[in-house]
Amino acid sequence: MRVLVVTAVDAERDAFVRGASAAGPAGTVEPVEFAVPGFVLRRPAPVPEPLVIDVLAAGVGPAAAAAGAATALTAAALSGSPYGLVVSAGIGGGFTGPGRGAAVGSVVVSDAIVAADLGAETPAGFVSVTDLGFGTVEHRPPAALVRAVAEAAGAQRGDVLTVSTVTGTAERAAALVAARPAALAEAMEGFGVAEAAAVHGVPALEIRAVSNPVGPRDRAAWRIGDALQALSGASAALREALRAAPPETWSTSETWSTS
Ligand SMILES: O=C(O)c1cccc(C(=O)CC[C@H]2O[C@@H](n3cnc4c(=O)[nH]cnc43)[C@H](O)[C@@H]2O)c1
Repeated sequence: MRVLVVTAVDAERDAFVRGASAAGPAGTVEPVEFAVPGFVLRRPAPVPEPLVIDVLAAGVGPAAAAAGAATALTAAALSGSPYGLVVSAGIGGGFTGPGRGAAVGSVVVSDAIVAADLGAETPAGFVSVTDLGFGTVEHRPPAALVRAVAEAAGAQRGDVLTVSTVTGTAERAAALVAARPAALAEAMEGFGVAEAAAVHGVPALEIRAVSNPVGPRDRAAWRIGDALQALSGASAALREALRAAPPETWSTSETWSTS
């Protein structure tokens, strides 16, 4: 199986490649690099067939993520070796509060990848593009895959929100949770990656290692090093999970969908 992993920045890509390399038979052998138009991908080497994982740092935000993912997906499809899974991976903010707690340094795997701010403000409040009648705001990964990755990574499962603006107040955090009560993490790329995957008919998953709490802006509270270490662990866990739960075990009644 061939897996495309899309991160925002190089540090996330490198953390993911480190984890994938450590979990493979080759230990810490240098990754192979190869180019697609506009981007360079890294593949932990040597390739332990039949599982191939390519990692791409596409930039920050949903548009950059969609552009990178779509380019890599198209290049692979045209070469006759299409990807069977796309993963949006990186650091993110964790929602905490009564009944929920995505602590800094922990990992969240997406039950749903949600565009949290794609819609319109109206006098009656926010209306999503789905409710406006054009487009989708949610992609759901295969449930069996989500369970397998979360179990292997020791991660929580929940909705991962994609936002174009990092949440910076308690009021905005509360509004997001009110709209999506299953929200556990937010980041800026997942929905873009999932949209590109959907165009290619490929399932998408999001994995976020929590670097900061979602809420009032406090840069001193960021723990990027801890989150990148957790991301490496999640990368190794993805490998394990895909060996334990290959695509043929992703039940047809639970396959990925959009709504
Ligand atoms: O300046 C700030 O206060 C601030 C707070 C959190 C994150 C940022 C970023 O610019 C990070 C963008 C980058 O990292 C991911 N990320 C990490 N934490 C969050 C978050 O709480 N909300 C949204 N995105 C986050 C994101 O996916 C980007 O790739 C700045």
